[in-house]
Amino acid sequence: MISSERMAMVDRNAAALGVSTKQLMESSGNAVARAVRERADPGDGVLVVCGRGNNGGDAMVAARFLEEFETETLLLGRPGTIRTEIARENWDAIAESDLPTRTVTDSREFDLDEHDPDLVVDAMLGTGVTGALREPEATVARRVNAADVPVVSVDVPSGVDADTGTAAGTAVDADAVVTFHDDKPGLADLAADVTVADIGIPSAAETFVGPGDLLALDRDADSHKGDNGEVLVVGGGPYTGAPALAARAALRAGADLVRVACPAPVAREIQGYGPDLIVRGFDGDRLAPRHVDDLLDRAADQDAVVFGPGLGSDDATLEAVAEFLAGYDGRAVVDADALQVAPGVDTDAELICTPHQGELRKMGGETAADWRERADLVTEFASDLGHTLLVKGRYDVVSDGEETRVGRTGNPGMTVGGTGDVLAGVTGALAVQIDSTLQAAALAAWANGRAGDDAAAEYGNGLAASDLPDRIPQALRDEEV
Ligand SMILES: NC(=O)C1=CN([C@@H]2O[C@H](COP(=O)(O)OP(=O)(O)OC[C@H]3O[C@@H](n4cnc5c(N)ncnc54)[C@H](O)[C@@H]3O)[C@@H](O)[C@H]2O)[C@@H](O)CC1
Ligand SMILES: [K+]
Repeated sequence: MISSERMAMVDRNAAALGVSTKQLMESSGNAVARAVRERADPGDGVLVVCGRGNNGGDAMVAARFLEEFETETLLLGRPGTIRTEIARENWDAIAESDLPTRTVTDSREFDLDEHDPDLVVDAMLGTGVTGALREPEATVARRVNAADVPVVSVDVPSGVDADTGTAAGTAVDADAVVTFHDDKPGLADLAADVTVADIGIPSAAETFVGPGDLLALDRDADSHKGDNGEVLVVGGGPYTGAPALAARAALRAGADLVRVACPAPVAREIQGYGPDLIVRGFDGDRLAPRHVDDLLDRAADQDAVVFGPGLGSDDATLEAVAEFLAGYDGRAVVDADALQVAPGVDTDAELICTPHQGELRKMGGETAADWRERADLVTEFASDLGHTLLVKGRYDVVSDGEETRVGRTGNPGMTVGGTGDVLAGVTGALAVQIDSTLQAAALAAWANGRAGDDAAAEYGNGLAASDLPDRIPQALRDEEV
């Protein structure tokens, strides 16, 4: 089962792997033609009704494979208004090939009796539908539904929301649906015969995080209306660079405000790393249980907390971390020494734990040299924990226990100290902008590695963690870094 948002990400990731959307469209159209052949005899009349998006494009490809039928391809709208380049190229190909085509800009021009087809291919709208079908699509859908003719819908019956199965108005009443790559939640309750066609998307497009995963940020940026949230970094004491790196990285990954809570004696030093940070100290030189109530109050106003950078592993500190997590019910990234207490804590919080392999073992998890085996072990352990795990390595493995993704950006120069603190900060910032903790952690791992690759291009193995934060904005864009 795949949502239309995830499908769009996978499509983009496939293109980045070298399998273009136009190639996928060719496979889709071929699959549609196969479904038609199963339901019609050579010489039968086939009417292919295309919209102006890529759903229509799929059916324009199908038309090329259906020359043994009396196939006529109908475009709803003028060719000049076709919305995507690949759909336009496929329209031009059938028009140039002298295959029968017709354009309909007004529903009054659509007379099904005149065509009298034995089968209709419905490719007016696919996953791009928003709201109720407009004209001429709505009238065409009603006339097709009223006629006694079998309908094969491309991807999803036009007008139906592929994620919910609901229609905001009229929708095509399909006999069969040929959907692509994976089943869609909205097709489950349809009366139609649903076929899932393999269109050659490599599994790597789903497993490996890629530029398509950036679409998770687009959508959420809209839904939160520019409010990209506030992050609290709890860290510092024995170390001061770590919380500063995490905080700066969180800012660069798009958090609106980043606060740092640290022991008072190091507060000035941490503030010295950056004027953009809001640093507030608590008494003493280590985090301890007496600070927990105050921290919980502060954390309640935040969208996410990043716990761990530079805190150290004092017994009192670890006890404080455990008490904090037990009382917290928001989102938290848990890193560094704080990780070892996470498995034992009963918490309502949604945790993203970011261990390297040594820290994973300390948490009670297992690891393996082969990344595929490691992915299985991490998935199982995440499921046991009930939290999201981001296990760092040459291949970063991210799992929420159900879904698992792998990030393969990054380079050996990143074994330098502090890159993990940067990753924790980026993860915190993305965890407030993206609903799914799995998606947030996966994108964070990918972007952090990409920033590292960009830094390595300049500094080679001499890269430093402080080279990374300012490279995060570029790493979060769908362009070469
Ligand atoms: N994502 C993928 O991996 C692939 C997608 N493919 C096809 O691409 C389709 C999605 O293509 P598009 O994103 O171009 O979208 P559609 O072709 O579904 O819709 C295109 C346009 O229709 C218009 N529209 C939206 N709601 C409308 C309404 N209520 N009434 C009238 N017009 C409306 C919009 O302007 C929208 O851009 C999929 O359903 C599938 O058929 C395939 O080509 C293969 C690969
Ligand atoms: K359709």
